[in-house]
Amino acid sequence: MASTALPTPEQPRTSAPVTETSREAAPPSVRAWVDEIAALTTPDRIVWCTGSEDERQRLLDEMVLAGTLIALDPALRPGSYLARSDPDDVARVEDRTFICSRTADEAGPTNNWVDPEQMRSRLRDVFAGSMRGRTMYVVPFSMGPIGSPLAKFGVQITDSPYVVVSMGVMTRMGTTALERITEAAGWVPAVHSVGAPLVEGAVDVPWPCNATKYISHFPETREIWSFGSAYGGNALLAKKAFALRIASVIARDEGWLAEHMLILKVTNPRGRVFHAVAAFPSACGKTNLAMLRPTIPGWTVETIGDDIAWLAEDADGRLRAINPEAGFFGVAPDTSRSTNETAIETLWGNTIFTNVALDDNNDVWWEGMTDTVPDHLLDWRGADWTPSSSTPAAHPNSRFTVAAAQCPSIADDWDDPRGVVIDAIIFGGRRATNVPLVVEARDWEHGVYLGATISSERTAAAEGTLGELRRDPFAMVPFCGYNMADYWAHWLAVGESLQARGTAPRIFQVNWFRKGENGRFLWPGFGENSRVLAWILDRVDGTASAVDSPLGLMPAPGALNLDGLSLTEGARESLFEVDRASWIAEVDSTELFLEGFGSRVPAQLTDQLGELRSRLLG
Ligand SMILES: Nc1nc2c(ncn2[C@@H]2O[C@H](COP(=O)(O)OP(=O)(O)OP(=O)(O)O)[C@@H](O)[C@H]2O)c(=O)[nH]1
Ligand SMILES: O=C([O-])CC(=O)C(=O)O
Ligand SMILES: [Mn+2]
Repeated sequence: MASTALPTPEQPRTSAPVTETSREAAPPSVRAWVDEIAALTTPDRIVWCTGSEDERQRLLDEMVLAGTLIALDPALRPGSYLARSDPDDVARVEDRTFICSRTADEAGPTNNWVDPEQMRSRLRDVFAGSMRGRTMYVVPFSMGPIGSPLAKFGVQITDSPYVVVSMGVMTRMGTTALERITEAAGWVPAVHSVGAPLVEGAVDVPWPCNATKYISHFPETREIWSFGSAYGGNALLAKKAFALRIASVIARDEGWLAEHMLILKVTNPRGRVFHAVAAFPSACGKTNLAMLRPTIPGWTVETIGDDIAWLAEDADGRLRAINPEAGFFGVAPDTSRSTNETAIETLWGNTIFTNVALDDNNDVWWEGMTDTVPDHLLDWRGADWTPSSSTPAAHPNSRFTVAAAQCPSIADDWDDPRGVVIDAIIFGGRRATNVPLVVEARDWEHGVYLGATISSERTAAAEGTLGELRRDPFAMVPFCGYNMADYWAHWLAVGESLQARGTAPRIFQVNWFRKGENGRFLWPGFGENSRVLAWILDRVDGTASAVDSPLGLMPAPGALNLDGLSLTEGARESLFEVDRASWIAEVDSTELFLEGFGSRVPAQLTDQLGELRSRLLG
């Protein structure tokens, strides 16, 4: 692979030099698009990223010089860095995220819709000259193992080196991807600018961004345009923007599924291997479940993906999943040896941390990382912090970016181009009340109803009021690129095909977050969630018994392994309690929610709602 010489700051800023080696590998449509975006955004230089180690190290070194990154002590955490974002650029901005389909109806009531022509003209205005004084990086990438029938290509243009380096961790990035992009295979164009042009003589800031933000998606032309933010899902466009919002539309058209799901591999004490996917809203436990260390003997859990799954029926009619990503962009706070030892071990080095605290040894710290709190830190803003400070040391949405291959529990088939056969689908959310620890859906339609009616308390992963209950069907509300009711219909259609072949995975709902009267979690969670996984997979295996309830099938007495677990008095009962009055209220509110989608709601879901109501009344 050719390694590209990045222009040094001494090079002339006016001639827009281009690194020809990589450009030559690009198909004409990619070159023409890069030229067009360069003409619009007028960067000083263009760099085609190769994905080489050399290139990565040079970008890291440049960012250290620019103050964007702080190098951590290499003896404590080799190859690792801390980035402090602008204090106003710390999470996904859902109210500035737009789905610009032809009509508002196609985007549906859960998306912000703007007429595509109107958005294009706004974007032309803000992107005009937006890269002045900066380098424009061309970042080709593959989502999914290169060569997998399920993989897709994209090219991101960005003026943020932080984004380039992060994309290098999160995707298969560089020349190897570019060389495989063909006009026939297609590729998704994604334009990103921090929106902070440097006029002559201006001094740059460590984290350039803009108060005005646009995270825009054009589903029909499969385009992404992101302006004003360098943070996570706003800026790493391969992730939520491509692999979920645009991919969900492609998946609808091509008959597969693009989901906000972790993928794990579980081996039971008898040696049978299962694969499961689970959809939980942002900051509700996907990364933790994907890296779970079982507390019950004989069970092994391995990691395949922690955030996104692409699922498609194979030639034998089985549902297979790939993890389209190559890294983890995980929540730091509360990650500790006792909650997620696997993550702690993954983060030994080669990690970029964003918005965590810096300790006096030049290493990172966040709330919940250790039992003892350091006496002194620099908080995520870089200000002195002591245990008596009134604000958290790490931002609640602070994150780590690290290669999946570095995870000690990564499964040997994690990057199998064929994907893995899925045995169980799990839906969950963060619910202090009502939702039991685990229920099994009666059938696929009931499972789709469970997914469609997820509600969850808001977390710090997106701007908004923490703790407020919101509907988040399939954990996809922020990520579905089209009308959510049509998405449900798509899930029903996929299920019909699988059911006809007898290969449909079973569907379950879980809730780790139910609280007792004292306001404490009833369930210890984390590694103990292996007990719930064991029941789920024993159900798939045909060896666990269940009892009927109005909400679905629940573990029969004794079927959920609670050996050696000291739950508080009455917790077992409370975890599975079905309070009929509050459930009837929940059904009423679900009915209103479904009505918001009008006549597009599939009849199967309104039927499910009716059946649930009569079971509750019966
Ligand atoms: N009580 C409890 N908390 C949990 C459990 N699993 C995860 N959490 C906490 O929930 C928060 C988010 O967990 P993650 O696993 O990072 O969530 P995620 O779904 O991967 O989040 P995104 O990466 O934003 O999509 C962390 O603070 C975890 O410590 C659990 O089983 N019980
Ligand atoms: O996209 C992001 O910024 C982080 C993330 O994984 C999520 O919010 O689900
Ligand atoms: Mn995660």
